[in-house]
Amino acid sequence: MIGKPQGGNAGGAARIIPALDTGDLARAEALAAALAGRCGVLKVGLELFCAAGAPAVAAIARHAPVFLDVKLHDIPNTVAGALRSLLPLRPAMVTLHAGGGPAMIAAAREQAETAGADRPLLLAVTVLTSMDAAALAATGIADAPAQQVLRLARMAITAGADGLVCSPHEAALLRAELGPGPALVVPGVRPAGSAAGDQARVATPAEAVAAGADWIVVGRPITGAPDPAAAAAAIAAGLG
Ligand SMILES: O=c1ccn([C@@H]2O[C@H](COP(=O)(O)O)[C@@H](O)[C@H]2O)c(=O)[nH]1
Repeated sequence: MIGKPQGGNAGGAARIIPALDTGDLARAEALAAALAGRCGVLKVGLELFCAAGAPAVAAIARHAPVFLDVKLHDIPNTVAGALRSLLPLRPAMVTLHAGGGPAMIAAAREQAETAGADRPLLLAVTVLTSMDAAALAATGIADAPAQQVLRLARMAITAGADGLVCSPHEAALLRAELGPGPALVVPGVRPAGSAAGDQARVATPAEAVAAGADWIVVGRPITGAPDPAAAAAAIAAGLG
């Protein structure tokens, strides 16, 4: 399993996970080549995976370990089967929605264990970082996002998840409540001056790491920059 980045100057780049959100595999490969060495992990998300599938994971893995952010969410048997299909791609991390419940997460963990010591980290997505309190209320959850994140996080870790995807706003709470063990992977990260876009619960890279993030996920502020490698390097320098 991939280990958490350690502190110190080398820790800055290792904590960064650029999101290669494009449906164009050639563009994703060019970004991966430019960003390898300036990040710890590269994220293949739904846009790239739906467009290019397994070959995209293999191509990006030539540059850095892959975070396969497919957010699995189905009945336990189906999620276990999906994971069985994904394990030969040897992703370093795979996401599943905590809202799928404990039986789904336990089935995923059991399947992941079949890959042995090289298995991926299973990360449970709590409340999407694009959702504010009003969006959460529209799904029937009247609690504040932080309360719902904590509720889902406790359940997911107990059921077998290795870590959590949360916003920077909940990272400190999760660290305080769950301790240093669970991996915290944090999107909704915006360098000062960057547009939030559709993200609702955001903070800067340094704020996210200070709050307890092990890794930060940064997409458009890097991939939309005139020089993505320089943008990633600037974020890393701010974490050093
Ligand atoms: O709650 C979540 C879970 C996953 N994501 C993913 O992270 C990146 C963020 O991209 P930006 O361009 O930096 O907004 C994207 O791939 C999402 O699918 C998330 O944002 N929030």
